[in-house]
Amino acid sequence: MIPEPFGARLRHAMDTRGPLCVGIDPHASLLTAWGLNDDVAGLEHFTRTVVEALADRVAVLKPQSAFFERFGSRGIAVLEKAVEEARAAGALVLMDAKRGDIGSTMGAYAATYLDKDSPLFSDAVTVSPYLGFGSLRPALDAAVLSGAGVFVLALTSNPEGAEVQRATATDGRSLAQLMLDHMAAENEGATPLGSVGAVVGATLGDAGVNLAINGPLLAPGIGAQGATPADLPGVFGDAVGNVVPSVSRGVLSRGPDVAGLRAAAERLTDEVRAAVAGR
Ligand SMILES: O=c1ccn([C@@H]2O[C@H](COP(=O)(O)O)[C@@H](O)[C@H]2O)c(=O)[nH]1
Repeated sequence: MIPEPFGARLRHAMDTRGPLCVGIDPHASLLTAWGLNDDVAGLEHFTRTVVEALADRVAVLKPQSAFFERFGSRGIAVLEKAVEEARAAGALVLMDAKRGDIGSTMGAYAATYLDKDSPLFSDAVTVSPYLGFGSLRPALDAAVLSGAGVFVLALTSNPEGAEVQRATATDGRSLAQLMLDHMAAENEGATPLGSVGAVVGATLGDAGVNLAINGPLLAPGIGAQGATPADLPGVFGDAVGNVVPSVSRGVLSRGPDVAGLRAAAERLTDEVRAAVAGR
């Protein structure tokens, strides 16, 4: 059976739950602030609390793989369980792993995150195209087969990204625009939304690129990095309806109280909806 494409599943989730993505980033400082030890038991408690609080209400949960990997195989086991439980509760899981390598190795990453039989199978994964967009082909193909999505870094939220991403390619386009144009080609003809998304920081001011990729636009940078929902129309212009704003510390710092986590996510969802409607 052909699986329902990620883009269609995401559009439905955004329309019914609101567009917010909440990141699961178990920083050592957050574990401490929650009264937990910076160990696997603390990681497990933190992650379970976030999933229980939010997986039945936000469109997307985005575990940041690095914070689980730092605990080795026991951290990965916590991550696997979180992915399974979040998906069972109805959230789409976007694994923030930012993988990128030569095509043959990319195939192994695709098998890890985009093969339905993998214990880390996720609804979507973040990848880096800066080894060349074509190096992502194994992930793009695997995602089609499993009904998953791929979010490709375009313009990241950190100020250092510009020296690479705004650099000029051989044909005169910026590297970011070149990558965005590749994404648009992958998504051509998809309805209601393609399954290849772009990562574009909410911190950028005017993005200054053509964001008409017919795919979702993941916008990290709200909260701890200084952007607000009110910034979204200025950054994304006409494409703002396809934006999935992503917040980690801005929500997680309201824990460990489940009601606090839920209230923070709800408030941000309302603010995003108001910003999108008011443009
Ligand atoms: O351009 C990017 C791409 C990814 N991220 C990731 O998003 C979260 C942001 O966390 P906050 O606590 O909301 O700042 C984190 O996992 C980053 O690795 C990003 O910030 N910018």
